[in-house]
Amino acid sequence: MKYLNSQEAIQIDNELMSETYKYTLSQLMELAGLSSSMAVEKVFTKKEKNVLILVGPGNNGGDGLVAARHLSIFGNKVYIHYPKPNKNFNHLLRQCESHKVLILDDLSNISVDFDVVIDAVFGFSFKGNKKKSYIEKYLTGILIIKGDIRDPFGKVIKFLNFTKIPIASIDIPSGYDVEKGNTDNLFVPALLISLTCPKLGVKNFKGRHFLGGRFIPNELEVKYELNTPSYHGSEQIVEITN
Ligand SMILES: NC(=O)C1=CN([C@@H]2O[C@H](COP(=O)(O)OP(=O)(O)OC[C@H]3O[C@@H](n4cnc5c(N)ncnc54)[C@H](OP(=O)(O)O)[C@@H]3O)[C@@H](O)[C@H]2O)[C@H](O)CC1
Ligand SMILES: [K+]
Repeated sequence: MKYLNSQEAIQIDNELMSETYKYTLSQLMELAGLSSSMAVEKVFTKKEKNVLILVGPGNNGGDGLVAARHLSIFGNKVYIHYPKPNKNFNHLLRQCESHKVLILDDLSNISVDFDVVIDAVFGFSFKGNKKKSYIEKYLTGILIIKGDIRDPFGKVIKFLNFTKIPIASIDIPSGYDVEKGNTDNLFVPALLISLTCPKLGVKNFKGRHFLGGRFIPNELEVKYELNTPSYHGSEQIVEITN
């Protein structure tokens, strides 16, 4: 199976939404979010889980809002922490609200006993500023969260780093270098849902790893030599066991 570099991930995304394949972003996001919610259900089998979803500012966040709706429909108690709402996803937020998803404004005093935290903060467009964090780390000697993570997400990534709650990351653990991986010794999720095809940054990932986003036309699979595992029957996810 191929592991994509960030350029390939962006290119495939663009081709899927081009005149050739004519997908809309909403369709891709819906299938990405559904796959993520199904993988969470498969791995965290407790009924009526308390689920916290950390939602970022881009399409990875959009996946998280879609997953929030599905997980709530599946019977879980779902909360989202959404510190920088994206106006393009107002419809997704409205759907969350109409499906009883609750908003958690502040991560610092959580009174709910969460069974899983879903990391939908950053995906393949994360850009860390390695130099800055290296210098800060050298001068202060304390762990500086990877890269120059612009607020309000610094404390969100810090929460992920220090929480004891099992984490499920959508597409790439947030804060990881998309190609070089966990260069700053960040959290390791219990579950990763790679969309379309895994990224180079998760080549050595050791937790439960599922592939989702069952929307790649065979031509594209051949063109990029993805060589992904086959989905079974009507399944929307397939476990990656390397
Ligand atoms: N075909 C597919 O696989 C699909 C994947 N999807 C999901 O889309 C994401 C990629 O989404 P994108 O919107 O390109 O970007 P991200 O969600 O990864 O990043 C969002 C924004 O985060 C900001 N950012 C980047 N680096 C930093 C940083 N160091 N500190 C703070 N913020 C940062 C940046 O926004 P700015 O406006 O601040 O520049 C990014 O735009 C992919 O991973 C999948 O999850 C789709 O669902 C569809 C199909
Ligand atoms: K993520």
